[in-house]
Amino acid sequence: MKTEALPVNNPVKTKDFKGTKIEDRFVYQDDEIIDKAFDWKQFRRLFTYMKPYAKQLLPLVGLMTILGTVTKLTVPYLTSLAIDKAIAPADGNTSLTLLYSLTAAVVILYLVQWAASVYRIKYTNIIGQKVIYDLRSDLFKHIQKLSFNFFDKRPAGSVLVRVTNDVNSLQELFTNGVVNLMIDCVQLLGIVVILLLINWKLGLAVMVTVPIMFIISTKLRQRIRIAWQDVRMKNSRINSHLNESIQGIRVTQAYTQEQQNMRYFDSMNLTSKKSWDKASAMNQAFGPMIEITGGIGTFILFVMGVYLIQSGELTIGLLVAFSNYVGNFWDPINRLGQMYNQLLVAMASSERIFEFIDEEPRIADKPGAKPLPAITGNIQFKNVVFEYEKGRPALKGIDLDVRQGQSIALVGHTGSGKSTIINLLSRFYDTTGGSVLIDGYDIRDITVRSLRSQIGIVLQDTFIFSGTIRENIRFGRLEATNQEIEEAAKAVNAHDFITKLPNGYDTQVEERGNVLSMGQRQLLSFARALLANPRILILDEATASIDTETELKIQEALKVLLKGRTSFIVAHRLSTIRSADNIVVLDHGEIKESGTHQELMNRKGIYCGLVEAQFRYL
Ligand SMILES: Nc1ncnc2c1ncn2[C@@H]1O[C@H](COP(=O)(O)OP(=O)(O)OP(=O)(O)O)[C@@H](O)[C@H]1O
Repeated sequence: MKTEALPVNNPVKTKDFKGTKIEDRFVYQDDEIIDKAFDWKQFRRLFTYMKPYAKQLLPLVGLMTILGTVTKLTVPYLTSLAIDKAIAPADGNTSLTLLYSLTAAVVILYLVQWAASVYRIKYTNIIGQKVIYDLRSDLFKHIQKLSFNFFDKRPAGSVLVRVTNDVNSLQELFTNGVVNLMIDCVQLLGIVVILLLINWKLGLAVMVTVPIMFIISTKLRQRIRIAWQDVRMKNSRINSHLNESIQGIRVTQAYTQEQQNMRYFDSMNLTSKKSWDKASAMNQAFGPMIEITGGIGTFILFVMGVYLIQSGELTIGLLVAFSNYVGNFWDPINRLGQMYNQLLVAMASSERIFEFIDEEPRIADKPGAKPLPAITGNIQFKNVVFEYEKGRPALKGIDLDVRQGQSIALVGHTGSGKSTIINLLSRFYDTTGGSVLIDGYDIRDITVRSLRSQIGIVLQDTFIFSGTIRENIRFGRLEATNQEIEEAAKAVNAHDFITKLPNGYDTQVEERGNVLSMGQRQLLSFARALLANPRILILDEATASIDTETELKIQEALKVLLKGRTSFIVAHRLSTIRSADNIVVLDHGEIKESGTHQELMNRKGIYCGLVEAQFRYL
């Protein structure tokens, strides 16, 4: 097996006015070029998706295929009969009746062929769609279960491409490819048998060109495919840049980087055009090459055919039939070459899809894991060590004892390990050493679902899904009534701003909630968490500064939200955590100080320094 990966981003030889290369700023990861051998194992696995429908639908498709091929291949034979027996028989007795009957038979055969093809297409589409539906939902279900470490390694774009492009490329294989393959094989076999039966010498002579045709069709198409893939890759790079430019338009304009962006876009556009020109030139060469080879076959056919007629071994009618069959011969060979390439693309897509499906979620229930009973909210971290990457500890032996209802604030410089602690508590990752206990249960021994359903999480980057405000709050507890949703919103001071929106709770918000302000998004996520009513609440506080009025609203909302729950607050604005029961100061993955605000201020250590620094910059 050989995989030829394009270098990451072919360098664009443009320098900006400060001498830095523009491509240093933009690096887009390309997909690999597919140049692999056919993989039977993969192929078989892919076809297990067809199994559930095979019994039901494949016999019908097979029947239609055989019917279509037989009728198609009978027509040239009837034509030869019409010439030899009705139009120009050896004894000179022409027969109009026979000619009419044969014509009628040909018309009927065409009708049967048409009907067979209509039904065949219908059934194959049904199979294809069912298979793709199953594959797509398997993939989506699996991706939902995968752990954070999987997404750490992959950009969202590449995950998206697999669910869309790779599945689509299989769709083509399942809807048309497989059946065309069947038709072509049956047709080829039929023609070979007929040619050899009519006249084996002529048959063999004509077939001399078959390997040449097949090689051209397969190899040249392979190069053409790779060239088109290159075009797609260049285009996808343009798309990535376009996407990034649109998303980052505010920053681009603020830093007046439009010219730079345009120059880079131009150079990418030009590269894409060049690769298109190359692929298109190859494409244009393909047709004539196939025609020339076909022409050689036809030449052999007529030279030898005329000779055989003269020597009495062949009739004119049979030569016409022969030429008809040979005409039908090139198409399937040509298509088989195309199919082979399509299969290679599909294999590469399925390999990428199966790579995802085979990825075991690292965080999964142990065999026999029991659900966590309703908790009170006591939490213990016992000598917890954690490494995202081997050899680079993010936490170096954390010991924490939190009693039910306490609020713990985690503070420290950026990268000190605050988010890592809450990632471990929610079991988004498993500890590298030590353990996390909730009400005495090691969280690795209980089911993930029962654990997370009792923990509410409000993240820094509040995620708003596209839909109404109401549905976004309901995300906290799907069975909540409208009244409960409004009560939650009222409790966290979100009700006022929601009712001022054009459609109140039914206002549609775009994906990621762009129409809402940062503070409003926070309040919505508080309402969502309150609705879920968890015993343990994790709050990764937003870093962005919010106006004083909203800040006050958020403070009040927080009080409501935290009441009676064990809570972990990752605090960036130190003013929000003064009333916390315990403030834990982290530094390079270690707890350096802990205590109440007053205790830590008196100690005049790291925390005191952080508070003073924040006040200095206010
Ligand atoms: N997904 C990840 N993969 C690899 N390393 C990571 C990952 N997430 C965090 N780290 C590393 O782990 C360390 C602790 O990060 P963590 O996110 O816990 O810090 P933090 O205190 O929450 O920082 P911030 O205040 O900036 O959010 C950092 O050195 C960081 O680079």
